[in-house]
Amino acid sequence: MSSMDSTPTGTGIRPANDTAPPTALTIAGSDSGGSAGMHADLRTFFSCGVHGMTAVTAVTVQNTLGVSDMVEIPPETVAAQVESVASDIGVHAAKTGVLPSAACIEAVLAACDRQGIGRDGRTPLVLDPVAASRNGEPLLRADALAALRDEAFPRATLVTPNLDEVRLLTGIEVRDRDQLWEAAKAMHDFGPEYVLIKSGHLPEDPECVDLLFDGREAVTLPGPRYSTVHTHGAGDAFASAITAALARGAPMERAVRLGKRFVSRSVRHAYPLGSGVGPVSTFWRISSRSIQ
Ligand SMILES: Nc1ncnc2c1ncn2[C@@H]1O[C@H](COP(=O)(O)OP(=O)(O)O)[C@@H](O)[C@H]1O
Ligand SMILES: Cc1ncc(COP(=O)(O)OP(=O)(O)O)c(N)n1
Repeated sequence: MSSMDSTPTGTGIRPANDTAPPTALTIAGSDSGGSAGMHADLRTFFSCGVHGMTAVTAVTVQNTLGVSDMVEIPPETVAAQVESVASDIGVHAAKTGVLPSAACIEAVLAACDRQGIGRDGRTPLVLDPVAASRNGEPLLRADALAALRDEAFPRATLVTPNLDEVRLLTGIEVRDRDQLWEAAKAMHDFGPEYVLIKSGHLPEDPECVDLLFDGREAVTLPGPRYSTVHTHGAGDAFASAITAALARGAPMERAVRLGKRFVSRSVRHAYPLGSGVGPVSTFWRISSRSIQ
């Protein structure tokens, strides 16, 4: 798929010296339980050798049983975080997680535009359209979904919906692998450069085969399906591993393949925590090594 090699590499401001790693920014919510959101993103960036930075959008009260409350950060503070790190440190690739309101989305997009992050800038923007927790607790206001679709999607280099988000945004109910293509085409019509449809929510399928689509060609991303309930943070780990690979200069197809390998291993090494759903292990690369 030659057209998939056209992904811009983020430039931002170059690191101050040759020893500085590439940088990646997550614009996302916090998870007090440490499994999902910006916590998963930062661990993934670290595991992938990238300096991680944050623009916090919301604070969730969350544990392995679910989300019981959420406080939104004022949109202007979210935008100020983006501008602060981008103008000083530089961003080689960025990703979004929870963007709780239309006002937040508008402020983030304006800040990204000013900093050259997103579709027409040179820095790739990965948009994970997080709409709800796994238990269905909403992570955005009613007005945010339309703003995501109409304003944010056209500015994204890549969008990474799961099948619940596909249904919310397109009305398409994906029941098996053969329908991923139809979903990808419908999502691509909203304007992003690339679409990645995640297939974790097809429990009857013996494999987890995701689909990358650039508007013309599709690439399937095969992977094993592990028998575990502990998949909290899988979507965040996948999107942030892709973002880290983009920050390191990988073209899109390669970045998504690296991300898929990373998330598959993370699910394989997932661990139980609390009395609910445990996290995927975003630090599987280092967890077997001694710190002594
Ligand atoms: N049980 C599993 N075994 C292996 N990979 C999985 C499993 N569940 C999800 N994945 C993978 O994790 C990534 C996130 O998928 P998904 O669960 O659909 O998204 P989200 O976490 O956003 O709901 C995808 O690459 C998916 O294929
Ligand atoms: C703060 C915060 N951000 C994102 C999520 C959703 O996590 P994700 O990995 O996309 O999906 P699930 O693990 O919830 O299926 C969250 N819960 N909290």
